[in-house]
Amino acid sequence: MIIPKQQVDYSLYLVTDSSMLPPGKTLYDQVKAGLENGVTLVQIREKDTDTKSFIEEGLQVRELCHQFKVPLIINDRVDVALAIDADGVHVGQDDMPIPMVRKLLGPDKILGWSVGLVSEVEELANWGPDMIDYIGIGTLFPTLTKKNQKKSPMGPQGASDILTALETNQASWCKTVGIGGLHPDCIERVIYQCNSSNGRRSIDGIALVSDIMASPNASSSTAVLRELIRGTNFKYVNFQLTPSDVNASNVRDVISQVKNSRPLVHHMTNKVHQNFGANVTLALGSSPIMSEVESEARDLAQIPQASLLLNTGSVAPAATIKTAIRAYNEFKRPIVFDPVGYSATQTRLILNDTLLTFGQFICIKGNSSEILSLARMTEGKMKGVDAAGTDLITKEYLALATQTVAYKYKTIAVCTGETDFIADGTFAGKIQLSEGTEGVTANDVPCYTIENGPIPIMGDITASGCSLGSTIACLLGGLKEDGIAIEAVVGAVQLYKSAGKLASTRARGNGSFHVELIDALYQLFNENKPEEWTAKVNRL
Ligand SMILES: Nc1ncnc2c1ncn2[C@@H]1O[C@H](COP(=O)(O)OP(=O)(O)OP(=O)(O)O)[C@@H](O)[C@H]1O
Ligand SMILES: Cc1ncsc1CCO
Ligand SMILES: [Mg+2]
Repeated sequence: MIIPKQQVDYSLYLVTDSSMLPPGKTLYDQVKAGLENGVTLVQIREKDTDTKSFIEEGLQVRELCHQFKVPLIINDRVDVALAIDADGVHVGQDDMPIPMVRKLLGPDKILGWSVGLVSEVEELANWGPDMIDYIGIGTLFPTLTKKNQKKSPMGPQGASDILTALETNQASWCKTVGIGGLHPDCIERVIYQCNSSNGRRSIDGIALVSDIMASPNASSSTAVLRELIRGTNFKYVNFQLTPSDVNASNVRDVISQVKNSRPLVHHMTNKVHQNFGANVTLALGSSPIMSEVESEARDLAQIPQASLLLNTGSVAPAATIKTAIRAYNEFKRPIVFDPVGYSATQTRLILNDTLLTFGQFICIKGNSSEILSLARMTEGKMKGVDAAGTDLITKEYLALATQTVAYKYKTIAVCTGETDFIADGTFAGKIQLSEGTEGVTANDVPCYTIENGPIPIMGDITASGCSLGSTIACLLGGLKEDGIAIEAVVGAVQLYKSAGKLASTRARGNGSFHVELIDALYQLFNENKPEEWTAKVNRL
């Protein structure tokens, strides 16, 4: 062992694959460039190499790694690891059984295991601390490196379930790295979103293959990766995620910012909502564009005050939506996600979960049924797109569901109904390996309610929730660099509820309510006197 195994740094774990080397580069070259630029652990994973060459290569790479005091792990081949006195072995679920590997390796070598299921965590916990040293949690995202993928990618939420299982099974000794489809565009989000539900741990490192092995310039590629992992702040929007005690003067300022900047609110939304949402956006001093054209999403995302409302009510092709998510995340513009009818059908569940895995949303808004199912706090699935059967659920329970969604997706979650709930789980964008949220749990996430008494007609017009999404997207889109996200979201929900109350006193039925709601939004927005709004904000 080059260093005692308790001291291993798992933060940047390079796994080799000589089938993807760029022209003129050897496996040795790429590993060397990686080590020189911050790789902390190396695994040789050669599926198609004969034993003799594997051993020759292994000896050379071992020598190289040890110059950098970095341990060398061998994939699968316990015999090769023993023959070259490598520092450890990594095995998958279909390889040699773990107790046998440990017996062959002895107590001091590193033993790693690929894990994708909670039941596998239970198994390793039962073995106790002398068996497994670390697990590779995956597959996180789709990847070309892994052939015959049996399981679908688990995403950050699946990885969080594994981290939670390590805590609940008292296997805290076991280190973790995330693996599968990890690239510079998602590494910060993975570190940000993956943690155990008790807040005590996050992944200890990132394992990857192609960004170093296939890179024509592995030195600079590794340096980029190193910077991302060392980062302390995930800046996915170019305004602030600072916590705030929202008050009327903050909200007035948010609205002034919208008035001054006239944000472009890009709607990818359902057909029922399109015309209504466009008019709500105009009432709020913003410009709507309804577009599901894949090829223009990148252009729109680059407009300075653009925001994206992504509403999955009528289901646009996943590829189109993903292109838009990637662009808005890249250009640090806000995305409001409205997973309409989240679990009503298998199609919606899969699409919404795929998108939640794929991108980082500043706000996730849903009705009570949607939020309860996102939080996995309900039995069964939704009947349609409207909230149903949640009348008997207590406010405490809805608040916790909203906090759970906020915490799980590291977002600002909004749950609508007679009382609206808003929870801020953004943690100011903080990212760090290993430490999780430093013991902060969903329960502790700041939560606000917005109340204005019952306005039954508001829930009985179609797309009223969708247009709250438009309202949130307008206010977020208008924020300047020093603007604060939670103030825009709370302000939007308070404005919308106040306008709903005003409209309900003027409307004669649900037809005129639509019109009155747009007028009331227009009036309250232009007056900009949040201290006089009838909906009240409470911090729980
Ligand atoms: N009983 C109620 N009292 C007060 N406000 C309500 C009531 N029901 C709904 N609302 C308000 O109406 C808006 C829509 O909420 P709802 O929960 O119906 O969303 P939704 O089901 O997503 O709507 P849709 O899918 O039709 O767009 C929210 O702004 C919410 O605050
Ligand atoms: C009625 C309806 N169906 C799909 S989306 C939508 C609008 C309200 O969510
Ligand atoms: Mg509704």
